[in-house]
Amino acid sequence: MMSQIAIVYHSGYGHTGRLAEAVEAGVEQVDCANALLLSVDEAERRWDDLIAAQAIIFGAPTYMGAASGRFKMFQEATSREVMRKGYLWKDKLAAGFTNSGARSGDKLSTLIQMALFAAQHGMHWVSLDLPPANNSSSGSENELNRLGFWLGAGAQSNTDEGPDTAPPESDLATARHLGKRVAIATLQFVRGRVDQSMTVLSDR
Ligand SMILES: Cc1cc2nc3c(=O)[nH]c(=O)nc-3n(C[C@H](O)[C@H](O)[C@H](O)COP(=O)(O)O)c2cc1C
Repeated sequence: MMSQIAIVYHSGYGHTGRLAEAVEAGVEQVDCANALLLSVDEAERRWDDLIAAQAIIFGAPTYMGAASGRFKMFQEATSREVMRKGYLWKDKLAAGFTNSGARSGDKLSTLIQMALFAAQHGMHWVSLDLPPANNSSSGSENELNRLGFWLGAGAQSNTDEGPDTAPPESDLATARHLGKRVAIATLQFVRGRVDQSMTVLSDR
């Protein structure tokens, strides 16, 4: 049984796009998982493909302490295209990643915004299961989850570097890890749903 995992992202200058490709590569590491990588422009022309996917991973740069305006436009379009048409993303899995110029850069705000968005759609949010790294005297910038996020994958791109060299490999590896984790969790959900014998015995 195959599962389809969409990755919907915005990237103004290409840095978050590198992360989106890394998430895609992580998904593709898992047998029976297909990745569908869509910029927000493409995603807004492919609502049916998003409705058919079992999971959607959201990605946006942090601009002014929140998801970029273009990504927010995509989020708002889902009110008309997904919610009002019948809560069509309910029970899909969801996760998120973001990237900014500063090491903090108020990225948590963007991940919280994405998790709330997923909750509004009745989706199941998948966290990042990596311990926070780079937080001891023996730590380094080369470690997975070097920026210490739990809610999703956070990356940092030096503002004087192009997407060919930023974000660094540790952040790309963290993004690959997230993609792989979501793919595994999605397969567990999809296969679990095959067993329809679960019965709610009581509402109390
Ligand atoms: C309008 C604007 C607002 C930004 N706001 C923030 C911010 O709040 N925090 C931060 O750390 N970096 C901020 N940055 C830097 C970007 O997050 C950073 O350059 C990022 O790598 C851009 O990703 P992209 O190439 O995918 O667009 C901002 C950049 C722009 C253009």
